[in-house]
Amino acid sequence: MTESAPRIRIGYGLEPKKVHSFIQPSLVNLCNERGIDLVPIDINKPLIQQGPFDCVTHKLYSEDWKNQLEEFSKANPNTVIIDPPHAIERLQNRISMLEVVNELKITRASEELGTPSQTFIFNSESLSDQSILQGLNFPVIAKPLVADGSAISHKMYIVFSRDGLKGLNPPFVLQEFVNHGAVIFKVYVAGEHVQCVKRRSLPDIPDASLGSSGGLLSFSQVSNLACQDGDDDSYKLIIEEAKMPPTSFVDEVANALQQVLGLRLFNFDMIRDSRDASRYLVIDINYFPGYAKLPDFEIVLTDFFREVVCQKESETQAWATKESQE
Ligand SMILES: Nc1ncnc2c1ncn2[C@@H]1O[C@H](COP(=O)(O)OP(=O)(O)OP(=O)(O)O)[C@@H](O)[C@H]1O
Ligand SMILES: O=P(O)(O)O[C@H]1[C@H](OP(=O)(O)O)[C@@H](OP(=O)(O)O)[C@@H](O)[C@@H](O)[C@@H]1OP(=O)(O)O
Ligand SMILES: [Mg+2]
Ligand SMILES: [Mg+2]
Repeated sequence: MTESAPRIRIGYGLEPKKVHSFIQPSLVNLCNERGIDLVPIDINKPLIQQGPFDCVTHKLYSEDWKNQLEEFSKANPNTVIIDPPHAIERLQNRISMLEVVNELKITRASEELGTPSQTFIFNSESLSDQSILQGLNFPVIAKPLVADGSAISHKMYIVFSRDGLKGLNPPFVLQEFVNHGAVIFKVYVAGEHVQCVKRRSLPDIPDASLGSSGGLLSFSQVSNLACQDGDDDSYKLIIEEAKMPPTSFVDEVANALQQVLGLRLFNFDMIRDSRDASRYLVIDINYFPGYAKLPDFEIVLTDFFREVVCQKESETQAWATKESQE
């Protein structure tokens, strides 16, 4: 970083809990050293009155925020918005989120990619409609349709039998539970950067548990429980011993997803089917996930912010050159 190079201003619009987990002193320090200023956006003041920013990064979902971003973008066409709200919206619905995976063209000889079967239960009448549940094998997971960052959007139930469904209030998504050896692969994408890590997941469900009376078990954000202090050693061992999916496969899926989604900051959760080690299933995609849990996240994110601004500068320059030649 030469003294004369202008500093980059990244405005961030985040909920307080995200500011707390993401804007860590180590990130602020590295950004500072590398000529990047992380500037909080005051969500109680009009965005248009704030800035200037080279880039605005955000994880806010209200209509008012989306309108403000649009207005800001029109007035400041050189500011990069990470990411466009319409593209993020696709991840706020657990049906449309996974439909994306089935649009991908991944042609691999040694791995297969898919999603678990799922269906949307709109109301209690849908539950008595035999055709809706047809083709869905128990156990299943009941997931809230909306994934909007609220605690309620993470609250889920394992349902062991048809009987168990009686204890739930629609609307919700029912997704087939796939045994996968209690380890989940979380693949983090930040622009060009792709990184896969292993985390704790739900344990396999033996056939004998099916049809168990009551038939319902609630849980929330199980992967965040992994390997914390004092955590169960046997879990650590299971995670350590799990084989990673091939890097070339992970990269191919991440790049294809990035293209189709039109997003630069996201992660996806992938499991490996215990019945077929070449079969991988994407079960969840999250916008702007918890990057701070990645090793060296400060380097990943500062590289990303620089990349974004450099890319925009080259585009602007290329455009100006073309204009002057015409
Ligand atoms: N179809 C499935 N088969 C087996 N296990 C699953 C399935 N879907 C979810 N799980 C387990 O439940 C956990 C939570 O599910 P999911 O990732 O959909 O929820 P989430 O609240 O959106 O998670 P996140 O905190 O990553 O946003 C997963 O991490 C995994 O352990
Ligand atoms: O802090 P946030 O609210 O963004 O929480 C996100 C959380 O990151 P955190 O570790 O920073 O809590 C993410 O964890 P990882 O996938 O990285 O494990 C994931 O659970 C997202 O779904 C959460 O987003 P939400 O769906 O709740 O908006
Ligand atoms: Mg998940
Ligand atoms: Mg999620």
